[in-house]
Amino acid sequence: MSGAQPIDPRDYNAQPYAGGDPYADYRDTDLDFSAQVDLADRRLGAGVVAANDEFFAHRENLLRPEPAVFDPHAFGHKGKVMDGWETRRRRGVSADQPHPTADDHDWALVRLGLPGVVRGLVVDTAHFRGNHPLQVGVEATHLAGTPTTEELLGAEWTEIVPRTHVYGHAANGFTVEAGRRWTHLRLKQFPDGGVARLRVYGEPVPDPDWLTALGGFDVAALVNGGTVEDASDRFYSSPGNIISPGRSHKMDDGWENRRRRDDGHDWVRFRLTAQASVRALELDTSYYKGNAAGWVTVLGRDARSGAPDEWFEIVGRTRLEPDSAHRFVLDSPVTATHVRTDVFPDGGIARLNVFGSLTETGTADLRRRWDALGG
Ligand SMILES: NC(=O)NC(NC(N)=O)C(=O)[O-]
Repeated sequence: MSGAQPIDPRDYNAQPYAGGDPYADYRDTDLDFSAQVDLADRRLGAGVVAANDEFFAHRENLLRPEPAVFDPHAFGHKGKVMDGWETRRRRGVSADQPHPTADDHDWALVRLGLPGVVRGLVVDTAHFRGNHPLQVGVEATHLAGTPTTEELLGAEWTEIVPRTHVYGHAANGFTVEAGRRWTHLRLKQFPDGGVARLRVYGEPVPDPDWLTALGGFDVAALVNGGTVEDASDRFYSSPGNIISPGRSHKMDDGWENRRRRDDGHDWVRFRLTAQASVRALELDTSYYKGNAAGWVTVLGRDARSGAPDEWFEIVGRTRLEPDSAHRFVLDSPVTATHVRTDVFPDGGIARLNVFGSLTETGTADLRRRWDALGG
């Protein structure tokens, strides 16, 4: 015999729930996407636009930020209450053909919060045991503006995850090779079933036309293509929160590091949208009261200059107040592609905004990237 071994779908089954912690037998993924942004984060504006069926459980659950929950006693008028997107059981066309065909499937259309390059996906079937899909596949498209469901259904779709068997009650992780920018995904489940959560990891690619029209904006913001390149600590919460939309509403909405027990200091390094002329910054310690950063220094670097590795001071070491916003108007604009916040000795930062406008070089770089990643 040659070729691949035939796949036995029973290998992908999860055992029935046996009581106790429902996550005790959950199968996690080995793939690590923690350095990437979830482009399907509802807080960035993502949404599940439509689905062909959601009989047992609503499509919107797919993008809930928290892990899916399971209450073995919760039943509603339609059946078991499930925290995910769950369709009804598919049937064949007649008594002679009671089974669905090989290509029968259900679908959900997902709008990404930002256009971006997708590097990986997690199709999480948490708590779907015996009613998870046999296989899933994912397609992507790029459409300008705000397309209707009909326009999406008529769009040209590119397969980014080929049809693959998935485990029940598991985080099914996939790496994605297609290095293009997308605005929408189509999640397909064959032939039917339930998916608890969909996470879409990648890099935002902001629209240069929009940012050029805005002129001045927050050049560190995630929604404008700012990124966290690295951080000294990710113990309590993600440094990516610092450049997330809106104000922080609780401690874990910001970046909190652990208590430092040496002579060093904590830091976060950001890449701006592109080279920018920076005029003002706001640094907010909201919800950090007994654990706000003590002092901060803000540094800049211009990777497009003759001294691409040289860090220079934008804001000298400044005492920070707990639970407060701090504004810094620069004496004269500085040109930077990167910003670093050094906090002494440790402590939380809720948000950083870096206000400025793209330079000519920055605008050209951004447009080149947009064009290179196709549409
Ligand atoms: N026990 C179930 O979950 N059954 C059914 N699903 C729901 N949600 O009731 C099914 O057919 O998959």
